[in-house]
Amino acid sequence: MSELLIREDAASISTLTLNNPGALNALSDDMLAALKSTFLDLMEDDTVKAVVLKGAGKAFCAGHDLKEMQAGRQSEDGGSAYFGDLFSRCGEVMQMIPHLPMPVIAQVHGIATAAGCQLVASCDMAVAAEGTRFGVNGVNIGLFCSTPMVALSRNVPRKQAFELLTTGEFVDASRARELGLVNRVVAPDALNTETRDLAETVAAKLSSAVRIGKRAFYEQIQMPLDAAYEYTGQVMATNMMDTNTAEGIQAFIEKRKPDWS
Ligand SMILES: C/C=C/C(=O)SCCNC(=O)CCNC(=O)[C@H](O)C(C)(C)COP(=O)(O)OP(=O)(O)OC[C@H]1O[C@@H](n2cnc3c(N)ncnc32)[C@H](O)[C@@H]1OP(=O)(O)O
Repeated sequence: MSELLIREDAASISTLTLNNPGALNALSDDMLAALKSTFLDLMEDDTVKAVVLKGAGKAFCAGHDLKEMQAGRQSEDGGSAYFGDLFSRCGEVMQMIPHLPMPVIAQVHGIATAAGCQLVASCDMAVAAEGTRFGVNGVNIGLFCSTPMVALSRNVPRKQAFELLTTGEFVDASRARELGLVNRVVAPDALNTETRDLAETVAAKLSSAVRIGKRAFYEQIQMPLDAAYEYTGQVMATNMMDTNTAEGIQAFIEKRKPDWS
């Protein structure tokens, strides 16, 4: 595993730390590759019940690595092929998050901008420290961040997403919560424990049910209303056939804790 991304597993929770603090955890080629490789591992991992994604140092993530991008112009075509490939790889990594079988929680502090803000929007939930600044400031240097608009326009009301993308201005954590970009805002010294609490709460649920539910959540969003009801009805019927779900319901009726295998 690359040291650019540190994975630490404990008690069914996997914590991933973006680890290039000198560049505010900018998403370099190697950082994207490390994320992809770790996500591929998690796709097949039955033991992990929740993932926490955070940044080392003073920021969550300041977007794509601008220095590496600029160096990418050195090829014969001026970087055209490299840039096409880079943004495609970035989109691929972001899309893997909703496809991971377990919930992914962004633990955000300092700065989350551009592709860093996209990363937050791509996660299933987010907890932010007071004082965190969120934005998509690429437009300030002439780069309209188009790929982040995919997750942003699906998480934040349309006009507010458009404002973030076109003004390049930062919003604070409480505004990010109002916009729906984060779930909870906590004091900086409580960030670790509050995020951990949320991860543990999710990890304590019946894992097979949460996995079915996460998949259904993202599938149904893309469907027309009638198809979504039909599909989620089938998903619930499948969920009901799980012996652990049968045990959970029986435990409720008998006023005891479920004994899940
Ligand atoms: C589709 C998506 C596209 C993209 O994501 S394109 C990338 C868009 N991202 C940006 O435009 C953000 C660029 N960074 C900034 O604007 C500022 O940073 C911040 C506002 C985020 C923070 O400012 P401050 O707290 O003053 O920190 P600092 O001194 O600017 O940065 C500390 C070190 O981190 C490096 N760094 C920051 N962001 C990036 C980046 N995105 N790519 C590469 N390096 C970055 C700096 O250069 C510097 O480094 P050194 O200490 O050696 O001078």
